[in-house]
Amino acid sequence: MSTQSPDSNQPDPTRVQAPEAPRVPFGFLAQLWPYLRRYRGIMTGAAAALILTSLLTLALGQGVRLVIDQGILAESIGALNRTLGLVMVLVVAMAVGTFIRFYLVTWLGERVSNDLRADVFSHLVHMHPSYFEENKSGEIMSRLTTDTTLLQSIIGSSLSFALRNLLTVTGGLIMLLVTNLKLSGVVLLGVPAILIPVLWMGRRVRTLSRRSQDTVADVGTYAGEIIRQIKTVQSYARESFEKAAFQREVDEALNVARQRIRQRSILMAVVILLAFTAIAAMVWVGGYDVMTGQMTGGELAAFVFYAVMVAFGVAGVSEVYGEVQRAAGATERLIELLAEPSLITSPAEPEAVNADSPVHLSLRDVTFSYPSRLDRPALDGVTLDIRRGETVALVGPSGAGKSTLFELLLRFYDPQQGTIELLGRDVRRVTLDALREHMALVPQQPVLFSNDVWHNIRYGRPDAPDQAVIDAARAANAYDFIQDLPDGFNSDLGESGVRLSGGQKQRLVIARAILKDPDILLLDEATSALDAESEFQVQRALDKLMKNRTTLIIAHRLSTVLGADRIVVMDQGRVIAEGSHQELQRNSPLYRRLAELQFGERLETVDD
Ligand SMILES: Nc1ncnc2c1ncn2[C@@H]1O[C@H](COP(=O)(O)OP(=O)(O)OP(=O)(O)O)[C@@H](O)[C@H]1O
Repeated sequence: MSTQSPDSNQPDPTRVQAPEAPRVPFGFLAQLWPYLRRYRGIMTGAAAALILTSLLTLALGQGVRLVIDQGILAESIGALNRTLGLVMVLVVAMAVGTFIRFYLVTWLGERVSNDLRADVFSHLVHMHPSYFEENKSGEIMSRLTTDTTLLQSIIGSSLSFALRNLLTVTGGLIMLLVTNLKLSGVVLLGVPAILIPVLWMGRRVRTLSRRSQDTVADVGTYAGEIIRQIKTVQSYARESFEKAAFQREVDEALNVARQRIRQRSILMAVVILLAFTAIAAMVWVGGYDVMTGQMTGGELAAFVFYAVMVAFGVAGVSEVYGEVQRAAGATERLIELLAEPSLITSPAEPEAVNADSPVHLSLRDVTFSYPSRLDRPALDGVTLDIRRGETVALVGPSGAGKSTLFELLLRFYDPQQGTIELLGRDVRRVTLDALREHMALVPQQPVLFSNDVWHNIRYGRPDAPDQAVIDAARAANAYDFIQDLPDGFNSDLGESGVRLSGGQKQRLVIARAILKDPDILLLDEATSALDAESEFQVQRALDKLMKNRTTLIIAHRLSTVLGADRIVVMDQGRVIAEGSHQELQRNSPLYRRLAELQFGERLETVDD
């Protein structure tokens, strides 16, 4: 057996993610203190009930002594009634105390974990989007659900269980010393013999617990992705492959879990073995003393009562010790996540935009690389002015940086160099809400939430009256198909709008933008093949949406570039040409090639 103390300062290689890990088992409570502090009243009540019930448990030992010495051994029925009556009073008081303690502590656990969950979520919704590229969503979800649930169970039960046991162990030890000094020696030899291996093994359980939680999160991430992409999996007939791959993930999780369970089982067996061996030794010494008249039967009974209490108390602490360690891990991870700052925030002293500025949007020498690909700029020295009311079409080969431009205008990322201005003001100097208030993005892939039509159209303007939503739906040519849905505007669209066709989804998203009524429209034209009728409907909806707005449109159709005031040609993150269709046809070889490839034969018929 190693004698290494669990509190030693040796580095633990499994804890690289949490450099400031608490070294004491209950240290995580300090990190949780801001959350616990709010419920000081409840904690005081719970602590009072906890102390009361522990004291009553200790008093029960004296009750047992009286019942045996004054009642049973004295063969007095009257004394037996009296002493047992006293024991019953103690038991009733204990029941009441237990009710109060359990109620308050469980409620505290629920409140604290809910507060944490809400805080983590509010922190996450403000995080810069690249945070979610660097961190797997399954892992983040696991923090939000598994870790907070773990804390709920720890604060709501295990912690109070551990505290109660610590109190009864301490009180029990004092009572042992008071009752019989010599016998206490036997017990005091036993306690460290139990504690040292328990603490040592608890440390190994903790390490395995952390790994176990990580592997479970991996399993969740894997399953989540496959379920989201189920149609692709099935269309390529990859079910068997995915099943086997998932099985490997599950096996790995199981393997780590098995090691953890084995360690914990050994831990519990060792505790029981050591504890009862110590009790047997004590009963032997005590029995000898009773026989030789050095102590009464009642004293021995009380002594055994306290010793068993101490033994079970120690066992109880060891049982939840691993769990408390897991809670420490969960707390670290949550606190870590909450401490992660968002890289995109509103300025402390925001400035107002210049509403009269003729230039609506302007990019000055903007260079930007995605955090995961710093070596290769997605935008490279882009300078572009977009005047109020202008429609600008962006064209360029795939990967040219067109969508990236949109992401920067919406300030999902900040450029490494150069500035982006909205109405003459650097976007970093206006609040995020004010900036995004001006814009609506209609992405190539329409995004819908699993809720009803009302909710989805209202998303950009939650306070819009019903009539405004209906008008927006009409303007987006969506009204008729919405009316045909089973519950009209109240119809639930299913997750991500699975119950709608591509063209229908697009028109709902256009209705959302119409209702928001932004002065700048960022439009990523759909390339997905819509049938002629759908395309016509979507196009008509878009025409209405673009009217009287500044529009930046990633163009995939000839009609769009022809209808634009200006066409901007991009390639490899640079703006390489600007002008009208005719000018670019003459001056830009890339545009000519793109026009031929992308817009096909239709070009010749329309061009002349
Ligand atoms: N989240 C991301 N992380 C890292 N690199 C990215 C990310 N998004 C895009 N890129 C890279 O940035 C470059 C520009 O991509 P972008 O999506 O802006 O091109 P695009 O012109 O919109 O292309 P497409 O017409 O195919 O949508 C590409 O090389 C792409 O691989």
